Amino acid sequence: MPEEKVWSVVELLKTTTAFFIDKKIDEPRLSAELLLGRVLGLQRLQLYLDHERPVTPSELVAFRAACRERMQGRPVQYIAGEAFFYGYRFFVDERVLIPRPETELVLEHAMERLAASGLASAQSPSILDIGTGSGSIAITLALRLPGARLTAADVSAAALNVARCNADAHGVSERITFVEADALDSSFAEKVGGSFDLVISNPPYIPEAEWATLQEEVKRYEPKLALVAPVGFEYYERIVAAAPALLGKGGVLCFELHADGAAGVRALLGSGFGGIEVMQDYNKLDRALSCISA
Ligand SMILES: C[S@@+](CC[C@H](N)C(=O)[O-])C[C@H]1O[C@@H](n2cnc3c(N)ncnc32)[C@H](O)[C@@H]1O
Repeated sequence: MPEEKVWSVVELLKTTTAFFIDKKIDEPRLSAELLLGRVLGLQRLQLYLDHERPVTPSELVAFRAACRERMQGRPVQYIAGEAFFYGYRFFVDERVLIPRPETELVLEHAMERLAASGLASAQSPSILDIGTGSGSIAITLALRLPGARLTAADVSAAALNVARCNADAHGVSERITFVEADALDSSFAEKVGGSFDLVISNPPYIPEAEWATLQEEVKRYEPKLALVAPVGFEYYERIVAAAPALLGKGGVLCFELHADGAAGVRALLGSGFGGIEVMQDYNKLDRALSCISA
């Protein structure tokens, strides 16, 4: 019987990337790297440092199974069980939205506004993350702002379990309080407590009418609860209404926006807020809106 070829890491990455390109799989190179890294227990950088490493037959079997899942459309981050946000690794599965690169810009914008706010507590701020999902925003803020205390709220108990597990992995659990609470409910402010120096949220903002237009992978695998609001503005409306109870004077409110959302959110703010800023993403689309509580 002919012996099966022994693949090296670099050969397998090259061949699999070409195969994914041919099959029109999104993020072909990243998919190959994350899946092989997962199977070999190596970080992506280590794959390149150890590129001549032979892949054993049992590793090859596991890698091929992961590739088949990818071919069926399951997002690579769910197959690999990890996503990277602001350079940090987060465990993810179908209970949570996969953190997006645009959200890194929102987080950065929020940190800049907080630093510029002149709040005496800006070095050790209290922060509320509404709709925390995997915990990517809250945990990254805890890592970037070592003096910060955070509250991370989500209506999904399943998502909160993922967020807690990520907070443990990053060693920031003692500084984050996780709260199961519904941001659309009038008891929300009471449940999460206040007042905060920064309230940040990447809420569900895709109007139900747009759901059908989303990528098939997103619709099949990511939680609809994390993405869709019936009209699109419900979460902004409720969070802005609760803001007086959530934010101290001079506190910063920062939202991720739908690309068409800036004017609508601005209109909700009224006279209770000043210093409104809208920031665009890599594609020159409005992505973050921040303002200061008057
Ligand atoms: C767009 S995802 C954001 C996840 C994460 N913060 C991120 O940026 O990757 C929105 C999150 O809001 C949560 N959510 C949905 N409805 C909610 C509600 N009524 N109250 C609180 N959280 C809610 C979802 O479970 C989901 O985790």
